[in-house]
Amino acid sequence: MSSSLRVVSKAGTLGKKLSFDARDGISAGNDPHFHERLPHAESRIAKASIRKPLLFLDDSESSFKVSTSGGMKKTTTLPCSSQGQRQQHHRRSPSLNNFPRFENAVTDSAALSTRALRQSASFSGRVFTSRGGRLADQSTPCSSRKTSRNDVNGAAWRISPRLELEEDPAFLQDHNVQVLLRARPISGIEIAQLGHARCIRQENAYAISWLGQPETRFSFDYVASEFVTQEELFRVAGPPMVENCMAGNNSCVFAYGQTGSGKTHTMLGDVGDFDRQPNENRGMTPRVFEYLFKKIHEEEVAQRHTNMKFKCRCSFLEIYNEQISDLLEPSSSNLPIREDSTKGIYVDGLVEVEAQNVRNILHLLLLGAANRKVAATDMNRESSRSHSVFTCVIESQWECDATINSRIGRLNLVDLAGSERQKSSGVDGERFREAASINKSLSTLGLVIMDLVDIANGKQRHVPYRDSKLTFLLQDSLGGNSKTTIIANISPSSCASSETLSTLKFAQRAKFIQNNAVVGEDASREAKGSKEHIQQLKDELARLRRQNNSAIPTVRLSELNDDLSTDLNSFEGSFLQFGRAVLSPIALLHKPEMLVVKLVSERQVTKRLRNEVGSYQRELSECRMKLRTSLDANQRIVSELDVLRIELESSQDECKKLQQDLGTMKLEKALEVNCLELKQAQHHELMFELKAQLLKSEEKAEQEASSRSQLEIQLQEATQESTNLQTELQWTRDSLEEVESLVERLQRKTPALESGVPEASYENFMVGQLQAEIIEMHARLEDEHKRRCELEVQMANYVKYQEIERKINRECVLSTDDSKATRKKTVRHHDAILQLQLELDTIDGESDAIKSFRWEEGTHDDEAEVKNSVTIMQLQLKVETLEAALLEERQCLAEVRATNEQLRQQLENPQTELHGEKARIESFKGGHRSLDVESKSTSEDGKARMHTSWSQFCLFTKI
Ligand SMILES: Nc1ncnc2c1ncn2[C@@H]1O[C@H](COP(=O)(O)OP(=O)(O)OP(=O)(O)O)[C@@H](O)[C@H]1O
Repeated sequence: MSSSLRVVSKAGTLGKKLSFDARDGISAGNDPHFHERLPHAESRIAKASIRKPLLFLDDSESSFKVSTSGGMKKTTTLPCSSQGQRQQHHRRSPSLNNFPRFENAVTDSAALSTRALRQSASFSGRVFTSRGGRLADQSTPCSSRKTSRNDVNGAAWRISPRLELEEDPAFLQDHNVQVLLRARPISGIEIAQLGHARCIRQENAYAISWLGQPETRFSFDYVASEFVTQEELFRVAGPPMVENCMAGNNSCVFAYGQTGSGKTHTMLGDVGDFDRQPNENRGMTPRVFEYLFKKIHEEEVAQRHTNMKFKCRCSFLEIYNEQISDLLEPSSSNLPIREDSTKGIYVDGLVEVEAQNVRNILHLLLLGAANRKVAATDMNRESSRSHSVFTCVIESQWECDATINSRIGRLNLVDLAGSERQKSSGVDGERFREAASINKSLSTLGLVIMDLVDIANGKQRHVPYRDSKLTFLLQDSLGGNSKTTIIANISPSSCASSETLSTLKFAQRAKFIQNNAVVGEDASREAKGSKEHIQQLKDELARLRRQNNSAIPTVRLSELNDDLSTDLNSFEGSFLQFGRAVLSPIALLHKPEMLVVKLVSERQVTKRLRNEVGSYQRELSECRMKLRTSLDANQRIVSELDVLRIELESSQDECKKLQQDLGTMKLEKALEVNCLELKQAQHHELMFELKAQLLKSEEKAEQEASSRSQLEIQLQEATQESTNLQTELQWTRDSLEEVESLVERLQRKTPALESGVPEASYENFMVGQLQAEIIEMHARLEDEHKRRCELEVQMANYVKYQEIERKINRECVLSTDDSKATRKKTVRHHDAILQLQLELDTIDGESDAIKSFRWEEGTHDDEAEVKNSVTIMQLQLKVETLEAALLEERQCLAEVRATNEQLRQQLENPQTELHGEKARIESFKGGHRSLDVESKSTSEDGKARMHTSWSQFCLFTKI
């Protein structure tokens, strides 16, 4: 007689059905060589949960024994016949249980060992595999190496030389949330930024250290390095989820991580052309469904007698900006979430498509993925901007005892949008709003997880599921009737150090959630069936007791009956699922004595062991509780401290930046102000100097003007004098005419006397002489008069030039050096004018002399005449000299004007600069004012921070 036993490991379900009976021992249903390889499987089966109770198997040949007892945890040490070693009882930590746990073939073991070695070596950058029992350093990249079977066998034995089969019914309750960490390879962009610098170091298959300040170690159920393939990851996380759903539970796998960390790669991957050749890089979702449909087929074949049938209904939705839309029906949008006592939480109006095979599912996946919102950010060229949830409802029906039974399990595969810092992901506008919405829903997810951890620690908490659509929809998966696997994706590059730390913390917190999975089976029907079955067993026992009343003492039998009833009651749930055939009432009926004896002996052993295990379990659970409480408390404190530290660091960074910015701004502004002030001072000085010079030159010009006016007056006087002289000359002429007429008369009256009066002829001669001289003098005086007129015109021009010069001087601001030259020229000019004045004075003096000359009536003064003519000649000469001097002065003036023009041009530049600087000061002041306004409008916190940073800055700069 044979039956089947499903051996389930914690994370890698063996899924192996072991056919057995009391004679043949244990063998694998589908694997004829399983029995002979069983001892070697020690290295592969790390830990398994046997969900079927009351199985007592013996394999004397291989000394292999699996014993379980109903509802109780039990670890049994098994000998390793091939190695001749006794294996010890060993209870691993929960995280260790997930590693290594691969099955089915020695090659699996080899692959596993190779991976284990790779992982343990990955952080040191070298790859080790075993050669002839020794670890050999390999310089070639591990991913490209093919490890031979012989190479790895030795390593496999050394790494996991124990076989443990541990019955652990509490496992599913304790570990309904499994957290896996996956690091992707460093991307090209990251290499371009910071090379191969890493922010994490993998310690082993379940622990990783973050290499920041302070270095922090995190442990998870499994840590997948970048060398772990899609297939290997699936084998760890996929099968338990699928089998859990097929058994009527809900399962949820979700990928979490910063944008570009590999969530979509993990969940969907590269499906490729599935019809031709499944792609190696296809992700969790395609593989889950391949496995699901394979298992469905196997189950339907195995349960043909119960007419078992499975149905899969699929839907695919996305949550974008807190709105749900159907990825299989893109026209629908903003679908509402509803809650129903029978249906649970569901999305109203979501299309559900029945899938018959993997191809159908892939078609739906690709259709939905094409409708998903993606956009390019700095971190990822094809960043998913929404959370996507692919749901498959697996419904199974079978007939048993003329009753139709059914189970419903729900499998959720969630690809979350990337958690990101808006700053680092380079998003703006629409992208910024998306990022804010993504971050809000992810932070709500974080809060929900925190509260669930608190609840798991016995605290009262209100879980804010409804704060975001994501958490509302995943309510059952996170806190209720579900087994959940969280795959936290990270980048190992130092570029993403802070994002990686936040993902590690999130994942660490999530590890402390506990769910309460409930099989989605028709409970009333099961309860009814169980009761009937138990009643049958009780009746059977009563009948047996009656039959054997004579052989066994009544008291003993009643004890046995009671014990058996208790046992049966305690194992009723498990019986319904797996063990009916094993302890069927028919078997009891056919061999009652043997069964009773066996039961009695086994009961004693069981009781003893149960007591032992019970006490151990109590101790263990107490210890676990204490440990968990303290770990949780520690974790919370550490998390809070980390959050606070990060906040502190970021605010310190901000403060420093602000200080630096402020300092730089202040310095720049101070420098600018100093420059401006300096320039202003220079300009003021220059202006002042120029003004002083201008005032001086004005004064001098005034003095010159007054002296010129004096000169003019003197000239006028001289002109007056010359007029007088002319009058006198006229008078002299008149006198001469009179004399001439007198002489004529004398000549006419006394021709006879001519010979006797020699004085008269002399007089005549003299008169003639005088007349000629007078005519000449007259001509000279006229010339002099002309020259005076010209001189006056020149003087008027000179005055005009002076006016112009004064004007120019008023308008222009002269530079110091140039103004000195101008001053020199002005002095020269002044000197020249003075000289002119002197010369004019001299002319005046001479005019006076001329003025004082008078012809006395009837007298002829030769000497005076000579003197006059000399004076007139001298005057003429001086006038000529004056003309030359005036010409020179004109040239000087022209030069001065040119210099002034240059100076004005030179002055215009600094004035424009000055205006520019003033404008800059004004804008700078405006900037200050706007800064003030900004700082006033910031939050109180911001104000306080700004105030602190300012005071720190003040302290720092000692202002
Ligand atoms: N384990 C891996 N091995 C190789 N390449 C990977 C791995 N994980 C991710 N990648 C690559 O990194 C890039 C970004 O990955 P992916 O798009 O999956 O990130 P994401 O987390 O989904 O980002 P987002 O949240 O922005 O959508 C892709 O080109 C992907 O092929």
